[in-house]
Amino acid sequence: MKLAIYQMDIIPGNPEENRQKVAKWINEVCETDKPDTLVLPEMWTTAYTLDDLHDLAEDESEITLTFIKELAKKWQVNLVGGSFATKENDKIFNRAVVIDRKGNLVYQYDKMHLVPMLNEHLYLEGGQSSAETFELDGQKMGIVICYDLRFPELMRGLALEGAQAVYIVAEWPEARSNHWKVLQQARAIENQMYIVSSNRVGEYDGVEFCGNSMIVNPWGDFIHFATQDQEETIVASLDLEKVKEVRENVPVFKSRTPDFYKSL
Ligand SMILES: NC(=O)CCC(=O)C(=O)O
Repeated sequence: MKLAIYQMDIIPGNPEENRQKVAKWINEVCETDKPDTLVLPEMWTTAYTLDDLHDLAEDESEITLTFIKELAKKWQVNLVGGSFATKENDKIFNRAVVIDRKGNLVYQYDKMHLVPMLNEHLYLEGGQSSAETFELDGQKMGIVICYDLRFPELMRGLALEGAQAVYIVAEWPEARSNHWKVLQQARAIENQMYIVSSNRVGEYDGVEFCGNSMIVNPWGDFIHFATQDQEETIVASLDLEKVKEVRENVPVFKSRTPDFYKSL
């Protein structure tokens, strides 16, 4: 599976301009690199303009979802469509979406863990159901959003359901960039799967974001690692056979003793 990851700088509070940026990127990358799957970052239509989300968040089937579905259909490409603020029954969710090559929504996920350091909980509603796996081109995968990376239980659940790769869409600040790197490597090693992330660059409201979008393989090697401060595209292929190989070499899943673990 050939991926293209967009490490994007997001224009605060301007969904229309961000959509145009994303359309330009998708058109260019699909024309030159012909990827199977595209990956966008967290909250890419608005950035963390939390005070304005009541006006900027979209109803469920509104412009952005329709827009990216059309682009996926046009280029016959899968789209791990990052996340954007979505309104449902007057509540706002940080919602990630996954679209297939035909433009169908195959999966959506509302961020479960809201970030106290960014006051997300004052503006957003946390998702009420765990992340599940989905299939793209017949391969099982998962997606989580930014702060979710800190919760190993969530990703272990995806691995146990058969995910071979998990996407992380993010706006991760520079102040904690070492956690961003080490936690992704840990999640890849402990679950013996690919971790693929798209983080934003740039700054908003005094917060600098750390880029470093990456692909970590199931052995924990950083096979792609983007810059910290530049918009960038990572184009790379995942060798999913590697998941099987690593799980055979170090059979962690066979050695588990879940009957003795505390369920917290
Ligand atoms: N957007 C986020 O979820 C940021 C998470 C973060 O800052 C952290 O976990 O640290």
